[in-house]
Order: sequence, then structure tokens, then C-alpha cells
Amino acid sequence: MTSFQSTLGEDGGIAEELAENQRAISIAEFFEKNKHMLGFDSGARGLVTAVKEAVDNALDATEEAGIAPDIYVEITEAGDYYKLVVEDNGPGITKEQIPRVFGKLLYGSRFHAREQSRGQQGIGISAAVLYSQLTSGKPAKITSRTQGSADAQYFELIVDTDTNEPEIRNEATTSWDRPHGTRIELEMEANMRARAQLHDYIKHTAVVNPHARVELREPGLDEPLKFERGTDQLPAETEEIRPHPHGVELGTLLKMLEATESYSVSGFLQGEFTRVGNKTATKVCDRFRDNHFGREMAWTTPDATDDIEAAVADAVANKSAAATEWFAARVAETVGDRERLAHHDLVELVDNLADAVVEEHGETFGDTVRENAVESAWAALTDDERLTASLYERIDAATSTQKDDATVQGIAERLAEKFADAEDPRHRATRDTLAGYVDRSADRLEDATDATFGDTARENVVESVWSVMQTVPDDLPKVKDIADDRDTASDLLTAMRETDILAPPTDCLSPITAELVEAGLRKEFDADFYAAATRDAEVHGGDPFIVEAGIAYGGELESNGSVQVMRFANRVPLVYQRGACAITDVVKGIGWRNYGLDQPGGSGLPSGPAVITVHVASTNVPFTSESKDAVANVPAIEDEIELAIREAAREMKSYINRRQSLQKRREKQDVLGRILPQMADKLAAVTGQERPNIDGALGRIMNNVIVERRVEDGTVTLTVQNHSDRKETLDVTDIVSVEPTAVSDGGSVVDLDDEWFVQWSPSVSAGETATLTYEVGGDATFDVDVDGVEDEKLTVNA
Ligand SMILES: Nc1ncnc2c1ncn2[C@@H]1O[C@H](COP(=O)(O)OP(=O)(O)OP(=O)(O)O)[C@@H](O)[C@H]1O
Repeated sequence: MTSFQSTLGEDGGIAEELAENQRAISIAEFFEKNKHMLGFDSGARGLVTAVKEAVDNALDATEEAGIAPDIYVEITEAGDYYKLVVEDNGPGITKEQIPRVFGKLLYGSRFHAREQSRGQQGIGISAAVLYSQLTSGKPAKITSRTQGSADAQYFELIVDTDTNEPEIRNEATTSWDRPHGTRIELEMEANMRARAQLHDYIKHTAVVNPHARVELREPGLDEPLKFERGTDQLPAETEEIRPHPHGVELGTLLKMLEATESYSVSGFLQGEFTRVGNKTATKVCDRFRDNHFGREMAWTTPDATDDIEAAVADAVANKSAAATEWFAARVAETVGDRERLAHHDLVELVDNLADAVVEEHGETFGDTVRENAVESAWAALTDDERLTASLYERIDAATSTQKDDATVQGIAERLAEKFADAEDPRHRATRDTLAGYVDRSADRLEDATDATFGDTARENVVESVWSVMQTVPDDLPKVKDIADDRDTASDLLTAMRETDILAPPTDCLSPITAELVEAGLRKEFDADFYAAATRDAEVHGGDPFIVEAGIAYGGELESNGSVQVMRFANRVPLVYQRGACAITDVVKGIGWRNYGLDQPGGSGLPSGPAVITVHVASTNVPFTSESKDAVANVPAIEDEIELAIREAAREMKSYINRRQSLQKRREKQDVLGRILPQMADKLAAVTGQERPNIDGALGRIMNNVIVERRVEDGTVTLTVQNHSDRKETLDVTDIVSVEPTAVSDGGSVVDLDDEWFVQWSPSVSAGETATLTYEVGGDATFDVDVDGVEDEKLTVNA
């Protein structure tokens, strides 16, 4: 045979030559070459990523230890390089762990934990160390003091890229004025071109972590950027959860099977997974049995069972005629009593009767007799005609009136053949095998006749037959055996995924809450309107997640250009890869014109004075890459992001509508305010009569709430006339320079530096008037303040 390889020549040795250059690559070496994957693709970006990794770790560590975070970040120019210092007041890191945490990639405490945390992979901070040593050649300097210890530990170290192990350059015990915490010092080639992103990261971190105190110093700032703690309340503590059966992959399952102490599958499922109790474990085990062993077809039994009786009698040898007759008659009779019978039913039934025959006739029916009896009875029960009749009934039920008799019969005959020809005489089949039988039978029928048997009809037949097939009672393989056999493990995994199981608990998550999302927006943005929404927890790939969204609108927000979208994942601001993020995609996909924002072309980022913020919290946020810049397009998460944004956007829409209608009202009022006096003047001129009193006319025409004050003989009367079409509740405060007395019902008086605040909160129905009174002696000055009704709907004549 001539092969392409023969043209390579006779010299050989190419593989050997190649082999000389082939060697394992350490993970550190890999990331040294692929820094961009971890967010260290340029000096500008590298600095931001290093800050982010250190600050995220500081927040994780302090929160885990129940300490209110106090984080200090300092960037200074150091000759050709930049020096980054990040200090926290966390629990510190033990002397043994420091080298591994900072000098070994993929070393961390969170990779296996199903709990919401900022860190996930155990790469972040060691990658920053790697980047700093590669660009400046200097080791990382770490100081850490653990809670309760008198001294701090100091290390200078780098990552050995050949071995991915820490290389300690210097080590000392030292003193540190912080009672506990960690200080990291890294020198790196960098620049401040990404200053905006750095500030955004720090500012947005403060927005979603109001319990943290954060301070940033960098060369471009005259004053440090300080964010004081807004609350002493730490985020709710999260619970670690076991994996959910719907979320694990085959590799993880195999590892778990190897590691578990459990002996049985049921024990393994209940012990290692969340939301699996005895009942659910049984359901999974039954599915597993179906996938692994297949089900057994249960055939309908004949009305007359003479054939079965004769067959059993023939099969029993060397027993007395009486015992044989009794046994054969009972087997036939019991079979006849059943509507359907699977092979394992027959085995059980024969066993029971064989045991009974000892009591009746004193003769033992051993294994061979039993096996022979089963075999003969099964053969008599499953002749071609019976198989076809049983299947005809199932196919007819599945296809109802759509198929003619000949077609149903044609499929039944062919399918019966498949069962009869199968290697396993017990007529066992997995669902896939059954589907194969049905497909081939239908294909053959279509070839032989002009009947058609489409996909839906085929699926219905499979379902109909499968529903009468029975789960077998065989013992499941033991956990240790499954761990050694990928195919069996895969059957188990399929069963886990196919079984309905309660969604995982959500106490492993710590959402910011709608209230704090809104408070964070209020703190940072001077807008007219704020709204926020927190959705209920959902699940993706076995991991629970919660989406929250907030919107700020109007006020001092920039009205030119696109709205600002702030993205957060597990309370970490995402500042890069905006265009590759599911959050941005969802914002772009919403029809914002429906919510009152401009959207050039009807899609894409809306424009106008708004800020949209979205937070995705999960035990496993699916990021698009290791640098954790963008949320991946997982449909279940995208759906929730959309619903959360729409919830907040609906509130914004009603606010914008209300504002627009008030704006129209204001314009109308302005026009009326101008023309009413002119009309009054004109009327007086034309009629020669006195100019009509137009006080209050504007308010009445505009259906306003009118507040008027009259003072007569020391009695002050404030009237509140409600000309609108709904009940209004107002806060009316009259500030008076003389002490008031005899304040009418419901009123209160507060004395402040010789000014008296007389207050009422009247509720006035549409078309009604409320009268509020008090008395003053002597000359007084008055100033009324009314709250609770928009300015545009209020006329104050006082
Ligand atoms: N400032 C700190 N205080 C206490 N422990 C820390 C601190 N920084 C890091 N650690 C510990 O070191 C581990 C490794 O941190 P690293 O940044 O490499 O990974 P991570 O935060 O777990 O995950 P990711 O790679 O997603 O950032 C953390 O899991 C944590 O246990």
C-alpha cells in the first residue's frame, strides 16, 4: 500500500527529533506567555488588574473573618517602575501559607467551595506577582500578621516558572502596627493610562460594598480618593453548599465517586449532593437502573393459559406427577391473573411457587427445575403472535386515529421481531435501544409499503412502549465499581440530570439587595429618580444565581451620548470587555424607547441621562475568560438580567411619564398665568365694570390644590381646596413669628428659636376643602410650606 507517509523518506527519526523538544509546560510558564488571559496584557491594564486582584482578596478575607474591611491602596512612581501597595485589616495569612498563596498559581481556598466569593480560581494574586517579577525583575514583598500573634511575617518571593513553586528570596519575623492583616508590595512596569478604569473600579467597589472603607492614593491625585464606610453591617454570611446533581460534569463525578466513603449509590447521592434525600435518591437510582440495565418489556398475558401449563409441565423432570401438575397449573393460573408480565416477574413468580411446592408435596424444586420452568413458560408466553398483539395495542394507543390498521399492524410485527431477535431473551432494552428498534421497524415499513411514519409518531410509540416496560430489580453496581467505569458513571450522571430535583438553596449567595443597590446609586450619582430590583434565585448548571438591577435617571447625569452601564459580578465591578459581556448584550437588546429613553436605530445602547447597574451573584459566575472581565452568554442568566432591568425600567418609565405630564401642565399654567390678567383687564375695559378678582382662578382651572391664608381678628385660617380628581394628603407647615394658640384638630406646634412651626397633615378628598385654624395675638409674620403635592399641581395664595 502506498501511503502519504512513505513519501517522507527513509531517514526516519523525525518523531525522535521532535521528541527531544517536547516537554511538559508548567502552568506558570504557560501564563507567563499568555498573560493577557489573566488581564495582564499591557502596563496600563496590568496595574488595574493587580489592584483588582489584591482588593478582591482583601474584601473576601475580611468578610469571611467577619471584619469590616479597611483597605488602603497606594501607587507611586519608583524609578522606571510603578510600586503598588495594598494593605488590608483581614485575618492575615499563616507563615506556611504565604509563599504558596503568592508564589504558586492555582493555589487558593475557593476553587472547590460552592459559596459566593470574589475569588474563584486561585490564580489572581500569584499572577500579579508573576507579572511584577517578569516586568521589573523584583520580588513581591509580603507582610502578614495573623489575628492574635505578636509579630508579623515578612517574605520576599517570586514564582519559579519552571516548577510553579514559590522561590523565597528573603524571610523575616518583623513587627507591624496593624493588629492583623496583610500588606502586598509589587513593583511593575506600568503606566497610568488606565486611570479612569482604576478610579471606576475603586469607586464602583465602594458603591457595592458600603460596609468597606477604601482609600486610593496615586500620583495623579492631589488628595487621596477616600470612601468612608456607609454601614457597619457586613453582607449576610454565606453558607457553603454541596454540589447540585444537575451541575456536575462527568470528570467531577468520577473524582467524587473515588473520594467518597459511601458504599452504595443511594448513600453517595445523599451524602455528597445538596437537595438529595432518600426519596430523590431512589428516583435517581431507578433512572440509573433504566439507563444501565435497560427496562424489561412486560407482555400482555393470554386469556387461555393451557399452553403455558403444558410447557411448564414438560420442563419439569424427575418430579412426581402430582407435584408437577400442581406446580404447572399454579404457574399458568398466576400468569393468567396478571395483565402484563415481564421476565423478572415470571422469575419471582416461579420462585415463590417452587418454594410452595415443598410445603404442598414435600418435594424440592431446585435451581435447574426453576430455570427450565421459567424458560419454557417465557417461550410459551412470548410467541410471535403475543408479542405482536401486545405491541399493536401500545402502537394503536400512541397513534390513535391517525394511522390505519395495516400500518399499526405492520409496525407491530416488525417491532415484535426486534424483541424476538434480541440477544437478551429477557427482552431488556434501554430507551435508546428501544428508539433504535422503533426507527428500524418504521423505516422497514416505509420501504415495504407507501405508509409514512414520521418523527413524532415514532417518539410517541417509544414513549408508549417505554411506559409499560418495567424497571428491573437488579442490584446496582457499587460506588467503587462505578468509579472505575466511565460508561457506568455516565449512565449515573444521565440519571441525575434526568431526575427532577429541587433547586439548590440560596443561603450560599449574598445579593446586595435592591435597597442597597439604590442607596449605592444615590451615594454616587446626583439624579432625580432611582429604582432597583432584586430577582429571586435561579439555577444555571447546578449553581444558584441571583440578578439585581438598578437605574438612576435625570438630575445631573450626563444627557449626551449613551447611558452608563455598570456591571458587577459577586460584588466586583467589571471594567473591561464591556462589549463581550452578557450584561451589555441584554441592555442593548431591550427596546428602550418603550421605557422613555432614546435609542438610536431602535436597538443598541440607549442614550440619555441614565445609569444602569446590574449585579450577578453566583457560586460560580460563568466568565468569558480567566481574567473575569465579562459574564458569558448563558441564556438562563441573560433571561434574569433582562427581567431585573425591565422591572427597574418600568418604574423609570412611569416616572418619565409623570414628569412629562407635569411639564405639559407647567407650560399650560405658564400660558394661563400670562393671559388671565390680560383677559381680566380687557373685560374691565370692554364692560366698563370693575376688574374681576382672578385670585384662585388659575388654580381652579388647572384642577390644582389651592392653599390660602386669611387672618381676621387674630384668627388665622388656612384653607386647603382640592380641585384635583383624587384624594390628596399634604403636609402643611405655617411658620409664624408669634406664639400660636388654639391650634385646630390634628395640628402640632414646634418652637424653634422664637419661630413657631404649626403643622398639619390633612387628607382632602377630591372636590373637598379642609380648614385649619389657630390664633395669634398681635402682629405676626407668616410663611407657609406645603409638601406632598407636586409643585405643578399646587397653588399657594398665602
Ligand atoms: N489578603 C488576603 N488575606 C487573606 N487571605 C488571602 C489574601 N489574599 C489571598 N488570600 C488567600 O489566598 C488564596 C489565593 O488567592 P488568589 O487571588 O490567588 O486566588 P482566589 O482569590 O482564590 O481566586 P481568583 O484566581 O479567582 O482571584 C485565596 O483563596 C485566599 O485563601
